[in-house]
Amino acid sequence: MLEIKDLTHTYADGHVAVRDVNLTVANGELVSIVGPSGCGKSTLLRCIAGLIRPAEGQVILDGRPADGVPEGLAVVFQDYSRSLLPWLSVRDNVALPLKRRGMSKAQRREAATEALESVGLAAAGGKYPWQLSGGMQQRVSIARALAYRPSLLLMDEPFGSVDAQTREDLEDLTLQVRGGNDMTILLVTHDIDESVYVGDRVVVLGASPGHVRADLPVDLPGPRDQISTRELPEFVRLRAEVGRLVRGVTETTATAAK
Ligand SMILES: Nc1ncnc2c1ncn2[C@@H]1O[C@H](COP(=O)(O)OP(=O)(O)OP(=O)(O)O)[C@@H](O)[C@H]1O
Repeated sequence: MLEIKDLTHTYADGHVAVRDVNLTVANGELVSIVGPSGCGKSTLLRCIAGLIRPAEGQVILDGRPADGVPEGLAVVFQDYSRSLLPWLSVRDNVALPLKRRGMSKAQRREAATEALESVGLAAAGGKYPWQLSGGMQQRVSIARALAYRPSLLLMDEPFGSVDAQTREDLEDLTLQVRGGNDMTILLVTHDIDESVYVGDRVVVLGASPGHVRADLPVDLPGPRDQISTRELPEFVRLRAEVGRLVRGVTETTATAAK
């Protein structure tokens, strides 16, 4: 279980990016995080990833306070162009973090090949990242995270720079891989529909400073489907509710504005 307790982070210039964030995520849960630009989504992820030490509060993983980068963590960022090493082949990029797992060269190669297959890039292992399209590079980043078999996967706008079709494919891929592995996923997105489509819960952050504004369960049947799930009345209701919350409009003010 991931527990975030009373987390506050103030940057060196005195800017309070997030204040008193409390959040509990069960093992195997996929939680979408949405909120207006600058509300502290990335700051929160970076605190959980151990990349920045929060000014106050704690990140607790399976009952133990996290100190530094947690064991079993993988991260996928939006900027795939900077996340892959251009001088390594695609397969070697995917295999690289597995050295930390103490796997032999043959095991690393096999795991990388398998992960590339799962993202539909079995044939691209011998190529270099710069020989692939943006969407393909992002799939390589996801394959690298999956090969690592993380217990916690943090995704920061992972599909932000790919075309709409690839984005849907990657959303489905995320749902598919998390189904087969007991992986806890936190996914930051600007896309409200996406947050509802992939999430077991949607956490809406409010701004100035960042705080948890709402935590909504997503009660949609699985397996989810890009066409039929998005037509369900519950999907339509939730996306409207999340949309209002992100824009800072409450039910009461929305009604009053009519
Ligand atoms: N290194 C830094 N020093 C000072 N302030 C920072 C730093 N990094 C981020 N901030 C500020 O902290 C706030 C939260 O930033 P953060 O990147 O976490 O927000 P976000 O919700 O992820 O934004 P976006 O949706 O635009 O990516 C913003 O006001 C930002 O300007």
